[in-house]
Amino acid sequence: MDECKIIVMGFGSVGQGIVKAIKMEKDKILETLGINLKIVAVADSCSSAINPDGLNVEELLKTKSEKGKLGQCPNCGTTNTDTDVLDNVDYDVLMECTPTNIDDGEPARTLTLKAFSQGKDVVTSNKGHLALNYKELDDAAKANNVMFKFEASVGGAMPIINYAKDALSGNQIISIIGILNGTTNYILSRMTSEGSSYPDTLKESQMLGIAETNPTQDVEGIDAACKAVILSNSVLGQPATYSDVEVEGISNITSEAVSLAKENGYLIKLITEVSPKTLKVSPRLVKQGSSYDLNGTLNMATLKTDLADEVTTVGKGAGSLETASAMMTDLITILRTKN
Ligand SMILES: NC(=O)c1ccc[n+]([C@@H]2O[C@H](COP(=O)([O-])OP(=O)(O)OC[C@H]3O[C@@H](n4cnc5c(N)ncnc54)[C@H](O)[C@@H]3O)[C@@H](O)[C@H]2O)c1
Ligand SMILES: N[C@@H](CCO)C(=O)O
Repeated sequence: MDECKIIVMGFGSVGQGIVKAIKMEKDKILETLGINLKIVAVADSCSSAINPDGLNVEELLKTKSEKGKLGQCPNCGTTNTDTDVLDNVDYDVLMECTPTNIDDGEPARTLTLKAFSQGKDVVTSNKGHLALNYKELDDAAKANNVMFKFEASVGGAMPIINYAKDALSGNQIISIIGILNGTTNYILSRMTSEGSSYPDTLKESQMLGIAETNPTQDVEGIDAACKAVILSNSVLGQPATYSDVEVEGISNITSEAVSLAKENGYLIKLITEVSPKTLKVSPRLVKQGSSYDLNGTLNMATLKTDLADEVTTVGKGAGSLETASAMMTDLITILRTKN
């Protein structure tokens, strides 16, 4: 393989981070793996930019910011979107970052299954299709002999899925507990440190590109519940689906409750617990100064193992380039495997 042709599906916070990251890391990948990364198509919800010779990243970002639609890109804009792009463009890897949909997993489910049926590898940051259809997707990837990588779907830049499966592969992972939503951690830590109001901090997290397309998914614990399902299936090897998770979010947490906890040496955090017996997301009191005492978009997870005892991982759980970091790692794993 001397070239890898990439389609980016979804051009919001994460999709824009991906094209920037590819531009930033392209030379290093060419130098170390001898593979030239080429973005041949990028699609948003209503249009796309396509060029088999490779798209210009600056032009994509400028057009999206000034005109709102990739279809307005001079010379390469098209009205093709979604599966039409997959049918009409020659590519090797789909990088899928459309909005998480917890009702039916679409459009990610259809896009992913289509890419598999075309014999293509897929990297995703999406959680909806994984939380609803994990087995179907895993089986389809195996049946088509393609790679399906989703490190970015849990914890953004924080290594967790690959970490558990590679760095801790000599261990059995027994349970995982931690903070797995950056938006709620950002909101709760700003409420604690600055007394900011809940609605103001939620608006800020949307501006920062860390909240979900529908931020209810963050504050009601839905996003963290999807992550619990993904970890249960992929790391614990315990089949689970979204309806198995007990979920409570932070929308009822008042500034008064946050202040009272603080006065008594505690913090309120949205905690996710994953074990063969428990799949649970809920706000809990944690001690100030403990490993849960992390601010901003930071996520953390403690993995309980049979040999290594407890191992804790920490990192930025959300953000445009931060999430792209995890997707780039998955892309490089695919390139190394196929090379
Ligand atoms: N923002 C983060 O920090 C972050 C981190 C990890 C994972 N994620 C996940 O990554 C995905 C993208 O998140 P985001 O923050 O970029 O969302 P976003 O709302 O900023 O962007 C989503 C993009 O997808 C486009 N889209 C919608 N339907 C489409 C379709 N059928 N075909 C092509 N494009 C379509 C939208 O137009 C938009 O450009 C979500 O699934 C989210 O859960 C986000
Ligand atoms: N909205 C998610 C993005 C990362 O999955 C969060 O805040 O954690």
